[in-house]
Amino acid sequence: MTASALVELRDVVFGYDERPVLDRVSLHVPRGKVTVLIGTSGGGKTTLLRLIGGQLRARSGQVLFDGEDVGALDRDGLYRVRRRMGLLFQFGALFTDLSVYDNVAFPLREHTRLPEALIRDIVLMKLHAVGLRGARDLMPAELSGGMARRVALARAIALDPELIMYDEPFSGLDPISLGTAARLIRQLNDTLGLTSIMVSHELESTFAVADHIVVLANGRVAMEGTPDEVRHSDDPLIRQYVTASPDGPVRFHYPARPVEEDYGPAVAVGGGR
Ligand SMILES: Nc1ncnc2c1ncn2[C@@H]1O[C@H](COP(=O)(O)OP(=O)(O)OP(=O)(O)O)[C@@H](O)[C@H]1O
Repeated sequence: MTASALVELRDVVFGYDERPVLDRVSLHVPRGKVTVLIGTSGGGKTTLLRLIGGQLRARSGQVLFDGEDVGALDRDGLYRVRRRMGLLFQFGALFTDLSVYDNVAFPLREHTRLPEALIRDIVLMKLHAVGLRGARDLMPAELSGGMARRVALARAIALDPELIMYDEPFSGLDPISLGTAARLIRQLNDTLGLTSIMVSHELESTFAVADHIVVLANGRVAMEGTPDEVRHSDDPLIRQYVTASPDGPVRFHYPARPVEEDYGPAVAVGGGR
């Protein structure tokens, strides 16, 4: 294990069925840094986060979190490791019937036996970190999309995780909120001493705040490097992705049976409807 890596994948193979989604994937997530995972849609980025979180287990290979093989842990071990991770899947997902305050307090009440006075201090501190201390009494329905994401973020950091994983934190945000959210992720990473992994299609905003980029394509790691290295790569596959070109080595089609098998031979010769 690289000393500076908090998470490391070694030759990980995973598929939901016989079709492999990840095919001998090896990568590392440097401690204290912001790592961005990019790649084609359906390329296995969310799957990879779920493997790190221990919700899925690799068919072969290892997923190491701080040196421990997540896939080999029993229930107690997994619980212990998960306590050290914050997961933010597609942001949002607040409890709609709880106030902002109670949403952030929820994991503290659920997982700790801290007295309410201390919970209050922690909740206000986390809300302050995302700029929403003043919004504590609002209900989720009263928040803008960007605010709701920040509350979800405050909730994700309530238990002081070491690793925080974001799955497409920017989807649906306007460009200004998007820039703010990206900077907030960076700022929290640095001020709270976190390690962050973010899956995103927003190359521009994420490249601006990332230290480390992993490009996933066709089930493999196509490249790991700094934003500059990825941006200036000569590799046709990386170039295709970075310039968002539809033609190149990245497959557009989800694997399918031949066209004529689905529509009959008429289509194959161009005569079908
Ligand atoms: N629960 C599941 N059961 C079966 N197949 C799944 C399941 N979840 C995902 N897949 C398939 O696994 C592949 C990888 O999905 P995943 O969500 O990890 O990709 P992704 O890179 O996060 O995609 P996107 O960028 O579009 O969100 C896809 O082909 C998807 O259809």
